Amino acid sequence: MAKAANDQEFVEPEKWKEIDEEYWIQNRMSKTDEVKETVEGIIEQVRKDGDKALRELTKKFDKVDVERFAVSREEIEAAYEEVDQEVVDELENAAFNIQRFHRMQLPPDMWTTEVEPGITLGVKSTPLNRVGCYIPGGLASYPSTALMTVVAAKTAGVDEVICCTPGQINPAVLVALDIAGCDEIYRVGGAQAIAAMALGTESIEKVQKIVGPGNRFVTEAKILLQDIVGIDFPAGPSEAAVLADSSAVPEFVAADLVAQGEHGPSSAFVLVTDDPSLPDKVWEQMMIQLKDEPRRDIIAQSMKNSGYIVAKDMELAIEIMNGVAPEHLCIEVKDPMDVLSKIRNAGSIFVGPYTPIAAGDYASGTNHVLPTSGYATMCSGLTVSMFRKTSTVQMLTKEGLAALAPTINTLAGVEGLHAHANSVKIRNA
Ligand SMILES: NC(=O)c1ccc[n+]([C@@H]2O[C@H](COP(=O)([O-])OP(=O)(O)OC[C@H]3O[C@@H](n4cnc5c(N)ncnc54)[C@H](O)[C@@H]3O)[C@@H](O)[C@H]2O)c1
Ligand SMILES: N[C@H](CO)Cc1c[nH]c[nH+]1
Ligand SMILES: [Zn+2]
Repeated sequence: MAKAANDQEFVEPEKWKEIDEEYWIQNRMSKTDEVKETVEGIIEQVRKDGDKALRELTKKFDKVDVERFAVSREEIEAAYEEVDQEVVDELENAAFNIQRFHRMQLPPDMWTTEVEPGITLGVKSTPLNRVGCYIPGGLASYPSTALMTVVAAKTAGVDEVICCTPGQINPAVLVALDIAGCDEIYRVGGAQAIAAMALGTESIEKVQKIVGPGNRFVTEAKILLQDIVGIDFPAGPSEAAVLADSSAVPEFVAADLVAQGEHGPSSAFVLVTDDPSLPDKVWEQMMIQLKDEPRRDIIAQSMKNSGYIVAKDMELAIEIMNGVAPEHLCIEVKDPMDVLSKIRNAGSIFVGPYTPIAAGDYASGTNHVLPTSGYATMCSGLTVSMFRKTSTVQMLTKEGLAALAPTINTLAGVEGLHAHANSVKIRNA
């Protein structure tokens, strides 16, 4: 047994296991009725008692007495005093990069085109008015998530962006929210924060849409409340997957897997490879790296949800990875562009040995709020378009309407909707 950086004895976790796609999917999709029941109870409490419920639940789960949920300007100014200038500078750099990439995604406010004489069609794009961002804060604090959610929303043009985050808010989170341009900040977390933003309370005015990641309680609350509020997608416990062949560097593979494992005990990671010797090499590296990891106990817990899959060739490995549909996918193979072209399901893709997941987590400018638990089969990560909605636009001349009249008349007749047909006839087109 070796000594760890924090001087506590390092006990090697149980060796990682060979799993299959089915194991991964079952493990990631598994939900307990207990979480659902707890969250249903929290939502009802907030619906009934508003701020009073938020106070009680915050005391119960976060062990904090909150008198006023809204964070004041003075508290934000005080947070700047507590945060190193280097941190402020790097938060600004990260915000710049996120804004740069998200600006590229902005659609025009409107486009129109004459598809045939007298028939002009188009799309008008409008930002939402009021959006709520959830910034997790249980087992770690996330200034980077404050940037990811708020910069994306503000770049999209949302007028009012509010944020909820639990407990004693880390000053770096307050600074990040301020740099990002957040309009209102509330100290409340968990399912109760989601319920407050969806239903509204005395202190928190309700929003049109809630975005942002969180633990199982937060994610369940978003799912349960989506009949009354828009949500982005389920963004739960972090996941990493690496698709590697014999050219991969085991140290790098191990580092990316272990990094996402440190988010929380429900995180998970998987290596899919066509090289049967790689899992042992990666395990060896993980054990070396774990010795110096302050959060290695959490990583050891994540390890229980994790494993490796050996496929007979790269084509099968790719197919398996598409079934895994991970939040983050690293491609570490000889011909990464060929593999990239065959990937259908992944939240964010990191191509080549010098593209660690941490680059997307913090700095490159892509958004780190991503679908987990297999939702990458049907959802995208956070984009500017999620903060906007579109209206289609059409403009016809008399001649344009005349060209469409036979189609309208016939189809209205088939449906027995005479008044529809009449609205064309009356125009003498
Ligand atoms: N997918 C993504 O894009 C993404 C990005 C960043 C972080 N994450 C994930 O977000 C998660 C953050 O989780 P966290 O726990 O650190 O913070 P969190 O803010 O999501 O959850 C903390 C809150 O959970 C509630 N809670 C805790 N135990 C509870 C219980 N027994 N019953 C009811 N409510 C309870 C409390 O109200 C607490 O305020 C991690 O799993 C991390 O991997 C995901
Ligand atoms: N990897 C997380 C998304 O699953 C995002 C994050 C924030 N800080 C570090 N990482
Ligand atoms: Zn991360």
